[in-house]
Amino acid sequence: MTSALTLTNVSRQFGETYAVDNVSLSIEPGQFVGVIGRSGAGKSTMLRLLNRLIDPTSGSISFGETEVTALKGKALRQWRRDCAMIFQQFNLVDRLDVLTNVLIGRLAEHSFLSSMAMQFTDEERAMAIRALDRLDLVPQALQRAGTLSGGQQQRVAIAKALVQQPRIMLADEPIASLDPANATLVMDGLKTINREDGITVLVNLHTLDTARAYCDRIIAMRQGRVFFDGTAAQLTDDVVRDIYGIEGLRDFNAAVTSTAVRSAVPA
Ligand SMILES: Nc1ncnc2c1ncn2[C@@H]1O[C@H](COP(=O)(O)OP(=O)(O)OP(=O)(O)O)[C@@H](O)[C@H]1O
Repeated sequence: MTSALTLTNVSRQFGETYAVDNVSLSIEPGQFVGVIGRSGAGKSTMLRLLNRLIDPTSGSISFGETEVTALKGKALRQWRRDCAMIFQQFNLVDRLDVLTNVLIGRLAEHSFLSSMAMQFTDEERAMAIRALDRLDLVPQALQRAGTLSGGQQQRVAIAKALVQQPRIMLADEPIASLDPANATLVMDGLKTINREDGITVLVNLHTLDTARAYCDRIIAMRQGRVFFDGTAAQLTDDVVRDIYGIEGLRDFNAAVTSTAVRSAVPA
């Protein structure tokens, strides 16, 4: 089933601050969407609203016929499985091996007792190995996660998200702490999954070059609002200046110089 993810007049306030301010947009299945904007623009809050880590103050989020904002209990847990989340800090258990970390992505499917015992089926192990293989990590399967490079750990996090069999993958600044070579591998991994599995990807990015190279659609946020929504080609220098402001553009250029992913996406 193909369903669009739709936000209608979604706002989220923290005290006096509108972190997300009256956002309406629709994301078609299979899109690779980059969310950009200055620090504090509301990018993380928007992603967290989508998988219901936090609730909107007002407005509605739907996925096809499902009213996401109304989900409770089992249906909410199912939504969180449909909507996998990847964080900048990887969120792995350092002392456990890579394979077990990936299998943790299956725990939501288990009863309380079998999840406590970390009992996985052969089929789940095969699924985890396949996910690692897609991210070129089979040789590291039995290595402790904490001994891997940052880029490898982020690819393990993607494999862990993949075994959840999600329909949407949300990535909150997944490459912000990686060097350019590792950032490229992580973005390539997300792009492959998007293309081959048709999983919708929404990724918050600090580097404009990366957004331009990988995303079908770029959404720029400014002070909680959608300031720009279009293709990389439509994102002109003037629009970029307006998104980041003169002061922000200076910071932004410094960040680009130190961490940009410059390679183009393979055809
Ligand atoms: N839990 C919270 N409590 C209070 N204020 C918050 C909370 N989360 C976010 N905010 C505020 O909401 C605004 C948007 O924050 P958000 O983290 O979504 O921005 P961002 O664009 O992701 O920034 P960054 O790129 O620095 O991660 C900021 O002003 C922030 O201080």
